[in-house]
Amino acid sequence: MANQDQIVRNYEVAKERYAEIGVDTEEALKKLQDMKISVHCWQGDDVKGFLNPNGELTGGIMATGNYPGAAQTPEQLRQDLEKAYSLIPGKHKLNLHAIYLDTDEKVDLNEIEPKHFTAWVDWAKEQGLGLDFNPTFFSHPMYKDGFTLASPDKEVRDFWVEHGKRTRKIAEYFGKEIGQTSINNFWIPDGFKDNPVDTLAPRQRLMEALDEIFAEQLNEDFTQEAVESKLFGIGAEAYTVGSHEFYMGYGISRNKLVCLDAGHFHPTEVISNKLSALSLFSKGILLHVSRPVRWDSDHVVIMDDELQAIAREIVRNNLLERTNIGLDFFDATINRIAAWVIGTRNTQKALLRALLEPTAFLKQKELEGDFTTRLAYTEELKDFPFGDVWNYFCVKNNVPVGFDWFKEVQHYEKEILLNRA
Ligand SMILES: C[C@H](O)[C@H](O)[C@@H](O)C(=O)CO
Ligand SMILES: [Mn+2]
Repeated sequence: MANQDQIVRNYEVAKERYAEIGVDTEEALKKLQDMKISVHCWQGDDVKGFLNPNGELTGGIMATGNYPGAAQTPEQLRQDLEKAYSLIPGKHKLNLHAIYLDTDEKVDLNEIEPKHFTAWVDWAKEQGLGLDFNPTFFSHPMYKDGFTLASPDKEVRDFWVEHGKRTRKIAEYFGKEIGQTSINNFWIPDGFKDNPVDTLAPRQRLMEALDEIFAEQLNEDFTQEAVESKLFGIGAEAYTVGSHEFYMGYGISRNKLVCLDAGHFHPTEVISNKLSALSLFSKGILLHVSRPVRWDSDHVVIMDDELQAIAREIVRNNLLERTNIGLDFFDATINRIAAWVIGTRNTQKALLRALLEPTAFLKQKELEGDFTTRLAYTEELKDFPFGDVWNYFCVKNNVPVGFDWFKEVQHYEKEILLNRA
């Protein structure tokens, strides 16, 4: 068990060290406290959901592994999420997919209503969480030949248009009830395995279907939509209708948030490098913080270069107000609660590291052409005691420090997860 007095003493030393280079650690911690991370529900059950949990996961995404204890009911998922949130400092959001409805009624995706999500809202209120949402354009028989909203078949398109419209009403209901804007993120998997001849018509159909879904103006205090691009999926290797260029154009011209998923680009292409440019033109950004390993593999987020670069871009360019930070990974080979905790805490840690830079000073030196100072500072900063500031943040938020969170997960696994049928 970490020694709290020692943590406070270490923090005081770290605070002085940062003050010497003009960084106010208290100010950084205040900012970090207000940063909400949208934790994705689908890590808890390998993207199965409760509409048709025994059906196939389609849409070109894949969860591999068979770690015991996956949540099988909404109650179990909430129980697991509560455990995870209790190990993560601060108050955050939960990101729900439409297939995670909680109802005894037999309803399809084109029939869902706010009433099918009241249990989530009641629980979120009780836990002090915000709620984000996503239509589910996959794992359903109307995902036909790899197509939904861009399908040449009008019946297929109509089904999904209705689904999209209904999710907007549900997100609006979340926003009204909870008092925080609910981000409703549209990711559409449609694409071709092999080279298409007509690359334009599917995009035209997708554009028109989205316009139909978004035709009704909703109060943006309650809900805002985001659109998520992708380079390719399994079975859609040659062509994805909703490419990056498609959604850059769509999002900016339709006043929607543009969602950047870290795994949705060419293997050496990074989203950190896109944020400042996009911020000049888009109304706002949604991030899907993920970790692609050779493909869009959705590994748990670790403290790697790209995670730190994303955090630095947000902080240095003052994009916090206009950036919504969501997570998107699903690893079924490890304890799922540990996955949430590791990914979320790492994202927060990366943000803290970025907040502990003397940004104004560094920008000034750069402007003066003093690149030597810039390099010396950014390199020396790597050895500054940010871990002591992080540990103090955990203590202040009453969550375990260091390995202590992991002991709790191990205990929970033994007592709860391994006893699930
Ligand atoms: C389950 C999510 O909607 C999904 O991961 C999506 O956001 C995505 O990134 C698909 O590759
Ligand atoms: Mn994503």
